[in-house]
Amino acid sequence: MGMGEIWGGMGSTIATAMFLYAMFQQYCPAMPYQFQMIYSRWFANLFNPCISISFYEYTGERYQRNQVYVDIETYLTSNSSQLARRLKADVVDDSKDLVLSMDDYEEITDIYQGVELCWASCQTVSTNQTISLYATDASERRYYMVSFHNRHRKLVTEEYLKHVREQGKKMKIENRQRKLYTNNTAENWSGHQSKIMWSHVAFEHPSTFQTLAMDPVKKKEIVDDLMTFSKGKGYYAKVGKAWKRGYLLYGPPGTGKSSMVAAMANLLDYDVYDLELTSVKNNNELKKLFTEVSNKSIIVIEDIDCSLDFTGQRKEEKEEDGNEIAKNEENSGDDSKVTLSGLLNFIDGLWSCCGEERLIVFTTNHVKKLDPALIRRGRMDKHIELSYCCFEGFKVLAKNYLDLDSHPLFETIQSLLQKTLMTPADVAENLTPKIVPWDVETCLNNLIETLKKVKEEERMKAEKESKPTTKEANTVLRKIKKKLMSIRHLECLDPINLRNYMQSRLHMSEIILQVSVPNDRD
Ligand SMILES: Nc1ncnc2c1ncn2[C@@H]1O[C@H](COP(=O)(O)OP(=O)(O)OP(=O)(O)O)[C@@H](O)[C@H]1O
Ligand SMILES: [Mg+2]
Repeated sequence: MGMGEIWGGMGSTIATAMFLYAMFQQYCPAMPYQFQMIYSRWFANLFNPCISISFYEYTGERYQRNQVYVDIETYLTSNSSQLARRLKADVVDDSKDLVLSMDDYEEITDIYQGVELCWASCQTVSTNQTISLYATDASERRYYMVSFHNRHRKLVTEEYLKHVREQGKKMKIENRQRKLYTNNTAENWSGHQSKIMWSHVAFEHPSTFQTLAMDPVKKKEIVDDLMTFSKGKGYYAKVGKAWKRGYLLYGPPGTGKSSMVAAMANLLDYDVYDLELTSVKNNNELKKLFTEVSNKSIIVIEDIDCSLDFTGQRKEEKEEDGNEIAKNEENSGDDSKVTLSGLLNFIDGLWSCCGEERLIVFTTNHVKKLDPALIRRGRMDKHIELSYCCFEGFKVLAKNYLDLDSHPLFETIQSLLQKTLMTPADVAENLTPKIVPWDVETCLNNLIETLKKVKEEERMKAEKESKPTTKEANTVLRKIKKKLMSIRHLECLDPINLRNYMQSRLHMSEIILQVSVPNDRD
């Protein structure tokens, strides 16, 4: 049937209906108002059985985007790039790729369970000239409108819209550009908006657990622990604990603590909040910062021992009196400082449960300096030591840097690594090619040479430390002379007895005795 015939048929149907409606009204003028309404709706439905629902970008007084609108936008973005003919491209804050979405006043048709749904991207433009404080111009209100046949009303309202939102949320997480945040000083906050409290850049650190050089058994244990945590929503709710976990990473500089934080974020697909405690003035500011941290994130405090006064001095104070820390903080009258109790409150106090699925990571080079209260289990649930490079770690680095699984020189490197302390950072640096073109032998030999040099330096250092200096030897000699003067019965001791006597009484080493005790009594 051609279009002309369809329009012709529809025209005669409309004319008949209008005629019937006019007759009906003429002969039944006294029909109650409700009946009139029902019949007029019936007539309207007969010719326009279409229902439409609108979803506005901003609703009421809210200055945040309507979440339903955002979900629909994400859902339509994936469909519209294939179906719409007019698209607009944008770099969206949260997305890692360029986002293509339907242009204004464009329409696409989505199909769900065989039902056609027509989506349109619309705008109302008000003629009122208003000045808006909100993120969007109040005179332009954007919205999406979905239209469908009345007979699918139930399917759409009960199933389809739910499906759209779920898919939109899922796509958003998949396309999300993860971020690395750092806290701003309070002077730069304005209106307590999270965007001002934390600045961010895109988080694109390449470190993963595959590229981390460490003992493979330990590595697997950490990965298992993290995966169990990320799937533990139900478990944490059941045991009545906030869904968070603390990690303490400690070890010498260059052993991979920061690299591990990045690997954790990449494994779990979390954002990273690098909290610089020295720019937080007091506990109140800290509270505000914590409450603005999003879920699925890692809060990391690097070099916690250098951050604030959480270290040895406090430890001693606490050891003398269990309540000392709280007392000191209360009495100091100085509310312009972040205190240990303030920090602990966010780690496992009442405030720790605002937000979920969060890791709190502390890194330090000096674990012994830290206050035990800060790192006890339950606060820092897992303590991970990152140490000098072992042979297994070297193999990971050889694979990363030289794409090498094995080589005859590996054996030499293995035996040298057993006797030498070298950080993964130093091993990595020695493996890095320095000239073009490069070859693996040169890189491995570089490492071997450096390892030998370090080993020799360590040997010389140890030797030097074991020998007393001239000054030390003279001091000891003076002490011995003084002691000898006071020993009355010295004459009756032969040299061997004298040596034993001095060893037991003076606790002096064999070397010193050799220096200071003559072979004969003269
Ligand atoms: N375990 C490791 N596995 C792989 N690479 C490592 C490892 N440790 C260090 N590196 C390399 O050395 C560099 C420095 O490492 P990283 O910053 O993670 O050390 P760190 O322990 O955090 O040091 P610091 O205590 O000084 O902060 C990294 O960029 C990485 O290339
Ligand atoms: Mg570091």
